[in-house]
Amino acid sequence: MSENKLVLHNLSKSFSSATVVKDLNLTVKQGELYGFLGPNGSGKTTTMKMICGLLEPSRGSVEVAGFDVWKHPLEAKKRLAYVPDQPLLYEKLSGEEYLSFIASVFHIHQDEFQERKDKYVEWFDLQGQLSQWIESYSHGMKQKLSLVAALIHQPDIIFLDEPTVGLDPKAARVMKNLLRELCDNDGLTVFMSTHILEIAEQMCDRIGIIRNGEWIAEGTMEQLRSKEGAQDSSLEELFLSLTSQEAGVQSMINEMKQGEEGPS
Ligand SMILES: Nc1ncnc2c1ncn2[C@@H]1O[C@H](COP(=O)(O)OP(=O)(O)OP(=O)(O)O)[C@@H](O)[C@H]1O
Repeated sequence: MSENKLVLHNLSKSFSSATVVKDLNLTVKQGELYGFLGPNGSGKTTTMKMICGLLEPSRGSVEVAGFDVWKHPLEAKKRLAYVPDQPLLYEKLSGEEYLSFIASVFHIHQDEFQERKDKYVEWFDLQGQLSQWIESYSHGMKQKLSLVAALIHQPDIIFLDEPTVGLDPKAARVMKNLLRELCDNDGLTVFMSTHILEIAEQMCDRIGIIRNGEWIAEGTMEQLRSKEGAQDSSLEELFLSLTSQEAGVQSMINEMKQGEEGPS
């Protein structure tokens, strides 16, 4: 079994108008929780779609759990799960039917399916709603069902695009705790994009920041801080400083810091 759960080699994507992902290289190991950050339009969703086999790269390659996603798509896709920012579900199925459908696609034994379903459905408080059609679900309920469905086949690596959007504070806390526990205890690998930098700072082992489709920073919080020469900075401050092209944002951050420290 490969210890590297995600390897990107010069991954690139061009649309007719522009190259939006440029030569991304990265290795993520088993059990890591990786935060993938960047300003709006920086190429995060495009990258995730290429990784999950939904958008063909213009150049470069992706390996998931040791399998090239574009040369061995079935082997790679058996080992990954993708939860997009907008849940894509079959609205005319009930939650129960949808989960059974996912279990049948991945040939999961009935006993295992039942055990995992009961566990995750309880975590996310969905017990009372599983018999209802998905079209009647709120956005947050759909997001929770997508997460349960993603975990049902016990993937090696799970890709989450903005996973906390639409979740209430309790569900967001459950998701954070569950992912951390699955990484630490079960060796799950998580690759997650988020704009909520507090969550990334609390949860992630490593963080990568892209701008205009290129890495501008990559590493642990300690490594990012030392690269920027800012030992006390929060991820939000580092992110603003690294991604800002406008002169003045750094001085704004400095002003904010001075304001927090109070008048001398
Ligand atoms: N199918 C497409 N055709 C042309 N350009 C596209 C296409 N899909 C994405 N893009 C462009 O690629 C760039 C990156 O978009 P992407 O959705 O990957 O960014 P993002 O980092 O996920 O943004 P956000 O944080 O706003 O979700 C944008 O400039 C976008 O307009």
